[in-house]
Amino acid sequence: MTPHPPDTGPPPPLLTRRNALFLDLDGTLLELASTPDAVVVPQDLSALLASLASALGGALAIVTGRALETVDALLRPWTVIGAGLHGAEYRLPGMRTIDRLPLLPVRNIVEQLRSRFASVPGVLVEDKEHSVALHYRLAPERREECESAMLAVTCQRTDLRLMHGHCVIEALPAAADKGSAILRLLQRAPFEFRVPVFLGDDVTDEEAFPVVSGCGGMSVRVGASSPRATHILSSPSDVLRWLRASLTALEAAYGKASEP
Ligand SMILES: O=P(O)(O)OC[C@H]1O[C@H](O[C@H]2O[C@H](CO)[C@@H](O)[C@H](O)[C@H]2O)[C@H](O)[C@@H](O)[C@@H]1O
Repeated sequence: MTPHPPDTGPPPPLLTRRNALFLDLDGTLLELASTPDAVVVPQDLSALLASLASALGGALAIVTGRALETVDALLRPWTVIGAGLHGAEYRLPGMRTIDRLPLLPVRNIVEQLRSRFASVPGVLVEDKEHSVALHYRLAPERREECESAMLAVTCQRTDLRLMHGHCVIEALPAAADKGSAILRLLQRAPFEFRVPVFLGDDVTDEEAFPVVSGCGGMSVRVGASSPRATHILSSPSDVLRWLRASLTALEAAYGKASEP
């Protein structure tokens, strides 16, 4: 599929049973909020994802920068399948446990950043145990300061890489990226042999778009347009509308599925 120039990408067609669906969380399924803990989860989201997963024969995964345990808590009672920490951890289909890339110590970085920004209102250090995010959404004027501080505390760490996101700079395992995470999931049932569809809104998602397009799939940028994406949806509300419409179409075509 040919990527479209900015602002001209079409909305994606509705899902079919040939698709494997990969969804980013923040900014894609959830509206961005002032802090990571302040997100509001739509009331029907957990049930919608569970029904869609069933309709797709289980081929639905969340691919997120959050830790999977955090996503479980947000999307309860649905138990998430997919990749967390930008691909540093996985819960594979049929498993309850979470597999992680070799553990990288980030406590020292967390402590240095907390001490550096202790008296700076609006800057927040998110400790994700295997990665660290430094948020400045509530103090956008601190962006450069945050970037320099993160660079200073990670410059010796070749096992980590820095990633800029929405009002955040993150240090994450160098080996983790969402494109590889999607490829890994695509090698396993029930994802294998399906056409991938990935929805995301951020820099880390941009990395995965060419991977998905390269597999003949659809890459859907949420919010701002992207020359790397094949399709566009304008907001998380639009995403939810599209997911609900896809579920209705799947159930009309194939009947209501039982749990995968
Ligand atoms: O890959 P994602 O699911 O999009 O996760 C990316 C990061 O999302 C979270 O931060 C972002 O959302 C917050 C809540 O809306 C917002 O306050 C923040 O400014 C955004 O950057 C999360 O806290 C990070 O750990 C994720 O990596």
